[in-house]
Amino acid sequence: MSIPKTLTIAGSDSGGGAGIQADIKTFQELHTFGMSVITALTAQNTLGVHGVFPQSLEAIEAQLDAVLSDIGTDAIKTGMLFSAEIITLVANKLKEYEAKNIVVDPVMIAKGGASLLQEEAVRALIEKLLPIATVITPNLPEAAKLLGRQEMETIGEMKRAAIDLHKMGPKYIVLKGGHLLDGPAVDLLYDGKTTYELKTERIQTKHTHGTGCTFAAAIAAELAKGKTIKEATEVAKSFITAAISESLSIGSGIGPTNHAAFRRLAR
Ligand SMILES: Nc1ncnc2c1ncn2[C@@H]1O[C@H](COP(=O)(O)OP(=O)(O)O)[C@@H](O)[C@H]1O
Ligand SMILES: Cc1ncc(COP(=O)(O)O)c(N)n1
Repeated sequence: MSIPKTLTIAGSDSGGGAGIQADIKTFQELHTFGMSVITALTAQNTLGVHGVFPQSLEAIEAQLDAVLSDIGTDAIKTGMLFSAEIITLVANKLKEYEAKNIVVDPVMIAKGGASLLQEEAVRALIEKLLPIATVITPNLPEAAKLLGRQEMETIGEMKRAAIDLHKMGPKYIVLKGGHLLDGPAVDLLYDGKTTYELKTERIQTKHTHGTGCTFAAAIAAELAKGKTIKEATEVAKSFITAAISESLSIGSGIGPTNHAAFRRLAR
């Protein structure tokens, strides 16, 4: 039996809510075969990031070669990449193996405030990874950082930002509006011509650990199945909305979302 293959290149979250763990759970729920390349270990729980341990370039390269030379992928999601050296290595390998359907979640700062990307690595992200990305999925602070401007606060500002991000090379932009102060949870999809709004009610919960990771992994899973970017982002939005609406009160801080919630909707 053949199955769409998905790969996450990201950091491990020992607490299970974000990073590699969120991605693999999402890949599985969306009926794809999930694989991983771990760029860094984090000692993390719902209270925050207690340690970051980047893996050696040798270890990351060996994982990439092992997966890509034998199994291959139908879609790739990148998350926490931590340093300019890791970004350069990943970008070079994706080019070498002619990887398709590359979803870049430009992870920079964890919800608790810890840095998951070194300041000087932003340039490498812009120069090496954005030009080969099929789609990037920044949140509002990440989009502001990539554009070198102040954080956007309105849908109009988000639309202008999506157009400017598109000029930096990705084929599609999905700009996430989870950080807007109030109103519905609106994300924008921009394909270079048209802007589409993905809109749901804002769910009142503090348990949103890993929402960005889960959303991007869901887009990758749907692209792996051959869905269009519009179809993929619509499924991803339903998936993350279900996961947040049944979010889990696990630990004493910001809890994770429920990756199994979408399964009941899809029945
Ligand atoms: N309280 C919420 N209610 C409904 N959807 C939300 C909520 N918070 C975030 N989302 C959605 O979750 C996804 C991740 O968004 P966001 O929080 O902006 O990303 P990140 O986790 O990268 O900071 C987006 O689709 C966003 O609209
Ligand atoms: C290893 C790792 N990767 C990414 C995030 C971002 O999480 P979020 O999706 O909540 O912004 C995280 N907290 N840890």
